[in-house]
Amino acid sequence: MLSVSDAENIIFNLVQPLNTQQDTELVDLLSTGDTLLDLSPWSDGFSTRRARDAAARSADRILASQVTSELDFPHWDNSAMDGYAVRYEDVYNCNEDKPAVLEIVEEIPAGVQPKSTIQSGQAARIFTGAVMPTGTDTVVMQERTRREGNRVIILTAPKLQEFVRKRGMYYRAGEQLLPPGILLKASEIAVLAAFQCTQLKVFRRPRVAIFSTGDELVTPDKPLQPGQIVDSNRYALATLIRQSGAEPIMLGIVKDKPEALKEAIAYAIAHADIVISSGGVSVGDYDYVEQILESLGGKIHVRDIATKPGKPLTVATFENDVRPIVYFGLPGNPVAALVTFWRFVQPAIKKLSGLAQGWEPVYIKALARQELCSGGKRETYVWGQLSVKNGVYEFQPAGGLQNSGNLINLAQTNGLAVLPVGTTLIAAKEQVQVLQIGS
Ligand SMILES: Nc1nc2c(c(=O)[nH]1)N[C@H]1C(S)=C(S)[C@@H](COP(=O)(O)OP(=O)(O)OC[C@H]3O[C@@H](n4cnc5c(N)ncnc54)[C@H](O)[C@@H]3O)O[C@H]1N2
Ligand code: MOO
Ligand SMILES: [Mg+2]
Repeated sequence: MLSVSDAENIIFNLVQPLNTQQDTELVDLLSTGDTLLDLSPWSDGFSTRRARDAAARSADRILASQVTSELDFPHWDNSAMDGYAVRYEDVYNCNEDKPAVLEIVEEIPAGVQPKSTIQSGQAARIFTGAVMPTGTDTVVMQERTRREGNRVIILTAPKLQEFVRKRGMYYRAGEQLLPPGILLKASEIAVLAAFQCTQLKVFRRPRVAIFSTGDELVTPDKPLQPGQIVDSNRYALATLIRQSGAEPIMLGIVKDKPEALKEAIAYAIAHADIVISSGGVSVGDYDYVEQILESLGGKIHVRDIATKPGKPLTVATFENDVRPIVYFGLPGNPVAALVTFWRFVQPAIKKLSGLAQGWEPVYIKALARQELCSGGKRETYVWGQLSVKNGVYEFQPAGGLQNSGNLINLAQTNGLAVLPVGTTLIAAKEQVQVLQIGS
């Protein structure tokens, strides 16, 4: 049986990320492919609809190449305050006893190109975001002035260039704006929109084929005959595949028959980057997965891992022109299937998807609310809820039996407390490492 760290090294090294040349597609930040209701009476309708689509289309995709822009940011010198644009030389030594008095020759709201050049003794009324007029270099905020008709009295000397956002001070055209390998979330989309980067090269979503094995399995809509149970694994796993950023290819339920399995596995490896099955990986007479993988030329890298649940996880690869297809034979027990997914498959999918960083499992130190037990021989995962109380993470194990066949108490699980090999007990209020599985 492999240790968890050996298994993890093997598995994560088997996964090769998507290729920045072949495995990409262009997405349009302004695509209008999605139908979204635009009910805002104040807009022309069109622009609002397009802006909403931007989030729908490019959100949660991973950049495949760096983004640069031809725009400086700010695009021009502009004011950071509502106040007065002045020439520093006119005001640098003024104070309340000896104020500077300037004539206001222009008012400049945001979005307007200034008309005048400000001369000595003059100022322009200016508002936040408005373009600085020629001749000025400094903004005095309104609160430090007094207004008298078309004159402004400057009561406090500003610093040179105070409250001026200089053209290009945040970004210079041509520099890298966003690096490849990052996930596009709201903050990145704000940047792309601001810089008018409307065509984005992103990685295609990884394709993950998924099927369940078992003569006893039926879909949730079928009446149960004696001995049958519902195939719940496939739906949970498809949800997790989507949440990991990949596209599930649903291949249904496959009988515990060598020919049926052979056909399913051969089809799956021809159509996917990663293949996931559940069931049929233990030592029973009807557990055919390993044998079929080998008969199809698969190389088996992992047969058993010292974890509980999840011991019989099987990992194999099939050679391919571009990169090996990685096969995960998850154990059939419902909790074992999910735990092995969270622990090993999710990071593998994320790594394959082109994420440069952050694909590895995330652990959080938490206080156990109740004692946690393990046999001590295998790394044990206790499922339950991670929450924050008074700024401190706490872990509450799911109530009822912690048994890999019992999926009843899985609801609301967002963490797996880890009891390493050799640890049989973590007492209440002691610290425990928790694998975060929320995203
Ligand atoms: N003699 C031994 N028997 C078992 C061992 C062992 O070491 N020696 N390991 C046990 C462990 S641990 C696990 S986990 C299971 C793994 O079994 P398989 O991967 O072969 O899965 P099956 O035998 O097909 O099914 C096990 C269990 O899970 C239910 N199941 C299967 N698929 C689904 C599904 N899609 N949705 C819901 N439930 C499913 C199935 O009905 C069985 O009850 O082996 C132990 N045995
Ligand atoms: O470890 Mo099995 O994986 O008990 O359910
Ligand atoms: Mg079995």
